[in-house]
Amino acid sequence: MSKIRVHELAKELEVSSKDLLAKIEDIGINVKNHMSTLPANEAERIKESMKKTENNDITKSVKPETDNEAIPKVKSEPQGFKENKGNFNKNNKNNNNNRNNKNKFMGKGKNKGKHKHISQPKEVMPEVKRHVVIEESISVQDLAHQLGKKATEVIKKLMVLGYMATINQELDIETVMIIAEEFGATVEVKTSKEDELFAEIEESPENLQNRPPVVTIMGHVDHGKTSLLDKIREANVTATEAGGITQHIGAYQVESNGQKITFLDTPGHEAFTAMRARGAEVTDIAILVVAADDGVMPQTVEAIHHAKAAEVPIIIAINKMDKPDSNADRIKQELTEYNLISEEWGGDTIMVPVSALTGDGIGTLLEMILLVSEVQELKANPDRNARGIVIEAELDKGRGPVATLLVQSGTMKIGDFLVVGTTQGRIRAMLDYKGRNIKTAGPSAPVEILGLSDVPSAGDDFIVADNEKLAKQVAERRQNERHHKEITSRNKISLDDIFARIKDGEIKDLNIVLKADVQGTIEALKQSLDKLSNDEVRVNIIHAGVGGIKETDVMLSSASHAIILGFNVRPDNNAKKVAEKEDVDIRTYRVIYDAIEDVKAALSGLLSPEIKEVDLGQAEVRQTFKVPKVGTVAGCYVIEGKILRSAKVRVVRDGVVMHDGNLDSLRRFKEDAKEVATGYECGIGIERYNDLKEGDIIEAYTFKEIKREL
Ligand SMILES: Nc1nc2c(ncn2[C@@H]2O[C@H](COP(=O)(O)OP(=O)(O)OP(=O)(O)O)[C@@H](O)[C@H]2O)c(=O)[nH]1
Repeated sequence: MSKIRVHELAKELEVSSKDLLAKIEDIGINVKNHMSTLPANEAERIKESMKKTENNDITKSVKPETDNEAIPKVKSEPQGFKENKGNFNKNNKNNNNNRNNKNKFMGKGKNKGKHKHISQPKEVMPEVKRHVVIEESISVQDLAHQLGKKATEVIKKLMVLGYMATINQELDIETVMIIAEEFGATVEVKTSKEDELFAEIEESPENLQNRPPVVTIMGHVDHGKTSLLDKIREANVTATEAGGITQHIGAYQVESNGQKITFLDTPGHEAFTAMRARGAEVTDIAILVVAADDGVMPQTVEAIHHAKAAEVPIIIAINKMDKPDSNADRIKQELTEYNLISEEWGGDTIMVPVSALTGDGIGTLLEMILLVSEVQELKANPDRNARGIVIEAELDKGRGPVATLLVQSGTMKIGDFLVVGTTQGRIRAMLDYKGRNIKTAGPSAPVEILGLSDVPSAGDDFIVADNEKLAKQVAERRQNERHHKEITSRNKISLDDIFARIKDGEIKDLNIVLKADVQGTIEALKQSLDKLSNDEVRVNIIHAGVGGIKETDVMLSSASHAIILGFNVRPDNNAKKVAEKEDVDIRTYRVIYDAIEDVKAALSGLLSPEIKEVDLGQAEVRQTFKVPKVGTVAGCYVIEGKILRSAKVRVVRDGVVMHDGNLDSLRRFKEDAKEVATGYECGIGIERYNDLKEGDIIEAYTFKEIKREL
């Protein structure tokens, strides 16, 4: 037996949900309401316990009808089990037609809800129990029909409960439960069509076929990502197409040895991680381009960490091998530091020397991609409704919403109804990456489609629905859900609530992105943080790098549910904005000890009241002056918020904190000022700091104590 909802179990045991809930509470099992699910073992425990209770006392007592479970004010009589359904049916065998009797007991007028069937003697319960089947909602009319009542009766009942409804109004499950109980009917909640639609189907192996791998190219600036993508595409354009075809959409397919490979055409780990942050896992293999004349650079390292965080296999393309100063061995050597050991050196990372200029090595690279995809056993069932991910989407003036989709399984056809993210539509036209009209698209195929009612977002999932009604229904429900999620999002991790979430068993890893001004700090921190892992939680540093906190760090944290620890570095404005939007916790420190203590305390639930920094404003240094006896004074322009004379200030250069201290002077036109607001110029002097330079950012901040809630 799998999970069961409380109300389903109540039905099975023929007790009211309310009684069952009380019972469950007695037993000490924690459930919220009648819609809560119970694992099989707990359901069994409850059943056992119910049996015992039944034998012990309930059967001895006269069984009064239960009160309505969902209207607390109604009850005053003792509660107990409902009529046994078996007997009940027996009593009613030849008595299918006496609704009137029932009505008598339901009462009329004002007190209708109150004294319903409480004093109803067993022998005269003449009703066939109605059974209402509902998905996620049902209209008043349909409910009345299922209850064998007039819609007006249902509406009246709703009114008594303080709910004004029209005949076509959709009622939710909770309301239906109440009404059904009022009419003495049972309710069965069927899985919604959406749940069915999105349920992961266990594919039996015989339905699965190999599918092309989906590849993303990453690497440091100028190492040749775009050139490589271009060369690969070029090499695969047949003679007849050459010159005549320009690529159409953000992904393309090539063939090598008769097998297809799909390349996503937005290179870089930024796009890759942005997708992941939205929950979309599209890439099967990451190609990491490293220029042989340049070596492993900061973004190479970022790309490695981004790919590893996503658990995507990496193939190294050592590019620019045509250059005279290229040195593949040096690159291999450098990569060992990141645990990427070339196969020739006894490791398991495939490294292919290539030239995006001459095309040398590209054939081998494609072969290696196919090899890795074979090992990964990438398979999908092409014979089912298509599902996949939005790669990109836009509003085209002439054509309306246009979306590039990657089919991940199934086969998509012209005319299919689709749910895409929170929008929907019907495929009017479908184009392949060369802009040719096609009728079907199978697993791993990138396609452009027309016919959606709105523009979805990159990273949204899509699925083909059987009909328009379902597609619309599901899209609408998802819209509501997304809205709700945005309000109550608790997806992301923060040091503040980590303890509670570990205890709840929600998380087992504390993922950390570490940024610092120098490599030495990173090493020291890594070692200390590693030691904080315990049986319940593992401290996992998924990325560490030198430099200010950037948007990519925030996106990686968002995608990997990580927090960011910064040492002597600050988030730039973009990173701050994204962090706020994505709800990523950024903690910055000046002292290693403080950070370790914070993480330690957070993991043990002992984080003390947080002294939270509050940003006040930022000024940019436009000019500096040496003033005799005073020191360096900066002519500044306030770019955000305001600078207060009383504020603490921090001097930030390229994301790195150069100094942290107090203001010495704040002036407007030679006059001392208490504060200077955005858009104004001012002169700033900083206590015991004379190294101000043009372009520095002076951040003004203050402290505020925030009580923690654990
Ligand atoms: N000699 C040589 N030059 C190359 C090769 N691959 C790329 N280049 C050159 O390197 C420069 C950068 O190449 P891109 O393909 O733009 O590099 P990228 O990684 O896409 O750069 P961004 O988009 O800025 O991140 C260009 O001038 C290319 O012509 C190669 O294999 N050999």
